Amino acid sequence: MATRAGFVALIGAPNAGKSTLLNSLVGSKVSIVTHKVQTTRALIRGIAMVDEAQVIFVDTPGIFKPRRRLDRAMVTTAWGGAADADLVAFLVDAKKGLDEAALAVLDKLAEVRQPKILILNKIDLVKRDTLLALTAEANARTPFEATFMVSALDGSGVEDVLKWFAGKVPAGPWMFPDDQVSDLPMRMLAAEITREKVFLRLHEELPYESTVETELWKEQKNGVRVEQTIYVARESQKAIVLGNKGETIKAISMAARKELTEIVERPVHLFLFVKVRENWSDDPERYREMGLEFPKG
Ligand SMILES: Nc1nc2c(ncn2[C@@H]2O[C@H](COP(=O)(O)OP(=O)(O)OP(=O)(O)O)[C@@H](O)[C@H]2O)c(=O)[nH]1
Repeated sequence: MATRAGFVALIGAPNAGKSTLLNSLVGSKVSIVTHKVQTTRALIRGIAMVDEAQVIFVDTPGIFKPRRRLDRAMVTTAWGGAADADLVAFLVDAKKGLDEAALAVLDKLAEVRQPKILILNKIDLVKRDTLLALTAEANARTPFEATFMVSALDGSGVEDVLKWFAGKVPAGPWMFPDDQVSDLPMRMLAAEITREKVFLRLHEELPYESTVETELWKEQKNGVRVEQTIYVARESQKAIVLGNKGETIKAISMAARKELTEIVERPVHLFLFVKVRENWSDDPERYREMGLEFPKG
């Protein structure tokens, strides 16, 4: 089978309907609960399987004042809707039209080299003439490869968008095994939660480069067993994360477990490990930087 797989960055002003559209695109089963932290690089929000194509939707990090090399890289990618993404979709609330915030994004989008599409959302609320005028106005500022009109709320037009993505993502192996796709949102979410707890406790002492990966997410009779690794850049940082007699990592673990338990509504058995991974932030391998796991073999 000729498989395809790729990343789609969804960009939109707040309230444009990003979450609603994502749910409609991927189905609620694989949509990740939004859990935004400033430390997010590119957060996978959901994966849609369309025949032989795997379409991975990512959220891009917010803009903040860049200090470190990695921060600068993040901001650079953020506006492009992640330079790493294969496709960029710009979502506009058709009812609101191109207000100041939308125009600002639109002008930045001109610099993005990946194929871009415009999605006008909430078409249930506006007239056709308005949609046509909006399409013309937006494309005059930044040419889009295609323009779609959807109602994320009632689902109309959404399938066409998904099919377009599926046809456009590059040929290549799937990034995630088919049978892991449904677990993946929880793995990612769990990693985000732990990463947040690490930063809440240690943001003064720990450089930005640490990351968290969920190695195991296993449903058991008495709850969920979760194993995660916190990666740091140096031995000295490992000591900081562990803390005196392990008290720091214990506190991180307790806080993360509590939050995760509330979300999954059953007992969570969380096991945290700390490992040193030198120079990982210089590693050009983009998937690792995004906290993605690769299927082995
Ligand atoms: N009428 C109508 N309302 C919609 C549609 N899509 C989304 N909405 C509504 O618009 C509001 C914002 O939708 P969200 O999906 O939360 O928007 P968002 O872009 O994810 O917002 P942020 O999380 O703040 O970025 C919600 O009240 C949705 O119900 C649509 O197609 N039609």
